[in-house]
Amino acid sequence: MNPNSVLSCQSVSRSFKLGHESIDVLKNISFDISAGEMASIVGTSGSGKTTLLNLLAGLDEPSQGEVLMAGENLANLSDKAKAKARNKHMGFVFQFHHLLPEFSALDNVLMPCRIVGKVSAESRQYAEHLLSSVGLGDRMRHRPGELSGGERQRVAIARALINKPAVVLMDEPTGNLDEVSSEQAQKLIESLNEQFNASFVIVTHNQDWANHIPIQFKLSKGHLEKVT
Ligand SMILES: Nc1ncnc2c1ncn2[C@@H]1O[C@H](COP(=O)(O)OP(=O)(O)OP(=O)(O)O)[C@@H](O)[C@H]1O
Repeated sequence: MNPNSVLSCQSVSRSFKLGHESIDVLKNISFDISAGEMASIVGTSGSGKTTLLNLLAGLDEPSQGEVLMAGENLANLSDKAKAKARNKHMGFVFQFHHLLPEFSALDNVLMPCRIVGKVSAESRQYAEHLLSSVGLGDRMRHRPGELSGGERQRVAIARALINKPAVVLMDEPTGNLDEVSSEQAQKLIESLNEQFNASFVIVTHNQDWANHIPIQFKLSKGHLEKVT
């Protein structure tokens, strides 16, 4: 394994049993993501992208092989330890941002801190810094319903970075946005990758964007191919 690896899949397979039948969705997948790297995963609908992200997040377990988060084999951790490791090392952004409607943008960004304990003045300051970095310095007190779709997605991106994760996993982060907001979000994600030195693994249907991302993987027929 690469010593700089923050996220690693080693010979990972995932099958689902349906009655007597077994569906082999992921077959013998291996890759490493190092600190600060940015990777995209493309693949047709049903190729197993979400299944792979769930394994990387420790939300599901491989049928064979290992997933290592910051060098730790997730299979060796209890559910509680896994949740703790996830909160410490990972951030998540989904197509539908899952912001809490009754809380301000600032409080939504602070939610991962609140889950593990008290919110310090330092965390609050960092959340304000993140919101400014995503261009929402003047929208911190707005609730999700008072923000545009693109702005809500930027709050979700700031929230994913609050615990200074080693890796941010994104599932179709721009899938729900119009072309202009989508391009803005892509540029923003690329600049945050440089600014915060977090690694990003991005599942996207947007081939043009995937072509811009330094590492590109393609999932097809259960296999992961490194395109660039
Ligand atoms: N819990 C499960 N039980 C049985 N089959 C499953 C399960 N989860 C996923 N699958 C199957 O695995 C395949 C891959 O699903 P997955 O959601 O990972 O695809 P995807 O590439 O994310 O698709 P999309 O782009 O449409 O979201 C599908 O054929 C799906 O039916």
